[in-house]
Amino acid sequence: MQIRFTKMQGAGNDFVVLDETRERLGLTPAQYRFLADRHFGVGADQILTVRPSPAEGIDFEYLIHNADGGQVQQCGNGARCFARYVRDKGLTAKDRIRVQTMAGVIAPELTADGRVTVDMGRPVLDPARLPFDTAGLVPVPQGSVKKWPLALDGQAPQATVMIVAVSMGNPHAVQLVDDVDSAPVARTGPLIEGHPRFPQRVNAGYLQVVGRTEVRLRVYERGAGETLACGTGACAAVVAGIGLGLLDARVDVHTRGGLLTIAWAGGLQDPVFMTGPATTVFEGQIDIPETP
Ligand SMILES: N[C@H](CCC[C@H](N)C(=O)O)C(=O)O
Repeated sequence: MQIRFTKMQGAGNDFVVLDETRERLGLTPAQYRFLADRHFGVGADQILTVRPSPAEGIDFEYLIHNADGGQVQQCGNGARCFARYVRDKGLTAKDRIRVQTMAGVIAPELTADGRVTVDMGRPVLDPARLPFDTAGLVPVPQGSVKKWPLALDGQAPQATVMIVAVSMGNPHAVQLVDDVDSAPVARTGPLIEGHPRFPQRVNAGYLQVVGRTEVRLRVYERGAGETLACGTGACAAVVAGIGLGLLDARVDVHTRGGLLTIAWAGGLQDPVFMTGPATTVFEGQIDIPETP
């Protein structure tokens, strides 16, 4: 099957964008994996799909598939690219749109400086509302949040990391580190991502607090491995940092792929706002095998 796609990136988190506003492609998980494959396909961290409005007051539906082919609830860097895509393709004349995701409605807005700001909705900090099995764990309270011990099996000696569990529609386990560059992301990221306490798996964030308005972040993403940036991961990390009493309400997040700015007023009813870049890299077409 021959399909057209647009390659985009937001702070180095890269995407294949597919237009299903006129017809559905009916792709399988294996075909999403093929598109994301950096040797046999196009190459991407996630595949983003644009679909028509599902309801009154909503402009588009937004689907997200990780490189491993699994569909997930939310993608923040992808939301900025989504807004840029639909505007540039003439699918909307609006600068601010409302988009339905599996995690609810988000609102990206193209800003005058060429970046995109997204109302990412409210964070969820209550472990009882997260796909996180806390049975038998004893949390350590700090500020307005709890840090939970996560024993990483397979390590000698067995390591335990203290994480803050945050959902931005998708699950994140955020830990504080002294220096992101020396953080054991490659070794412990997969152990956290696949930890049995997270039955839906989890995105693993490594947060270095530089100051009350500046942090550095690396994320080992569920279904994609370490990416150059993770938008929902940046939101989750800042929410965790504010909850721990370490950050102010507006924070610059330095990722390996670029700068994201996250703002959260600190109340559980308050939305998280993410601002950052969204760039079209190239247009293309590719022949997808029926059974890759
Ligand atoms: N790996 C994530 C989805 C993509 C999130 C990330 N690319 C972002 O910008 O938020 C998950 O499985 O929940």
